[in-house]
Amino acid sequence: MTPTFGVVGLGRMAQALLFPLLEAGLVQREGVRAVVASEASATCLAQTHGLAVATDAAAAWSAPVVLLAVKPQQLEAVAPAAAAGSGGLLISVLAGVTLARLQRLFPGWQCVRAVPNTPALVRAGLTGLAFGVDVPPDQRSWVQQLFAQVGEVHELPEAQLDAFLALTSSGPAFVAVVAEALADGAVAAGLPRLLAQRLAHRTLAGSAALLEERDLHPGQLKDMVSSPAGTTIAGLRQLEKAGLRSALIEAVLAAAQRSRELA
Ligand SMILES: NC(=O)C1=CN([C@@H]2O[C@H](COP(=O)(O)OP(=O)(O)OC[C@H]3O[C@@H](n4cnc5c(N)ncnc54)[C@H](OP(=O)(O)O)[C@@H]3O)[C@@H](O)[C@H]2O)C=CC1
Ligand SMILES: O=C(O)[C@@H]1CCC=N1
Repeated sequence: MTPTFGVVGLGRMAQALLFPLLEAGLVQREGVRAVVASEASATCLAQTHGLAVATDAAAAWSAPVVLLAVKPQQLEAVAPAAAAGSGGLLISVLAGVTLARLQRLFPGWQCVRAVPNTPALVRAGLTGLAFGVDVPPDQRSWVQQLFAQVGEVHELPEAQLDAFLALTSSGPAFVAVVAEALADGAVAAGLPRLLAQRLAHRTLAGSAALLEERDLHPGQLKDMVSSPAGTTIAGLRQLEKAGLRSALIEAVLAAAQRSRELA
């Protein structure tokens, strides 16, 4: 019989994780027991992806492994239904929600706090993991393998997960704003929009690949590109004047603080 895999909340994050896992065969399509809030979402997801998606929570909690991916504000509403199951492994991706709170709300479940990001959808994800003390070693390595399918996995002390989330999970939005603004600049300078967007994305991806593959400090790459009295230093001067570094630092700090508040 196909092992079942429960999913409580099949929104953007759960889909970004589940679809690559289905493609890789780590989770069997016919074993998925997903639960969402609205009939409209359930019907749409079931028809589009050929999955069992219900609005009756009991469907998911009978599985031995459950991925919990509702909004933190929806946690209290979904928790009581877990009592219908007989316990197992609970993998929560809820921002800020601590292992201690999960263990209180889900007695009988061994809890894992995972901090994934949406690039998982294209297997370029990052996941931070912290395990409840009662999760046995074989389950820990299974969870690590699961998330390794969609990118890089880092096991961290739980206290570091809010900072991890601020950089890696909220970070795609920060980077998207940078990409959009760079493209806007190129349009202002005369390039067509679609070309500007493509070039902005490739510039970000190429720069990241160069930093990683050559193990460069970001300052080295900045200096490599900046000729004396050249174009780059003229642009960098504007970035410093506008406080880009400070804005990014404060964005990451604000996201980490918000994650702690959501606990
Ligand atoms: N998006 C991201 O980049 C990241 C998100 N996270 C975390 O992932 C979690 C989900 O976020 P995200 O995917 O963006 O949110 P979405 O709003 O896209 O998805 C939420 C899902 O929960 C379902 N839901 C709501 N209430 C209930 C309920 N009572 N019972 C069952 N299902 C319910 C919704 O169903 P319906 O569609 O019917 O409303 C929907 O499928 C959050 O806790 C967030 O902190 C973590 C890292 C990154
Ligand atoms: O914005 C949020 O709350 C979620 C968690 C991290 C990314 N998105």
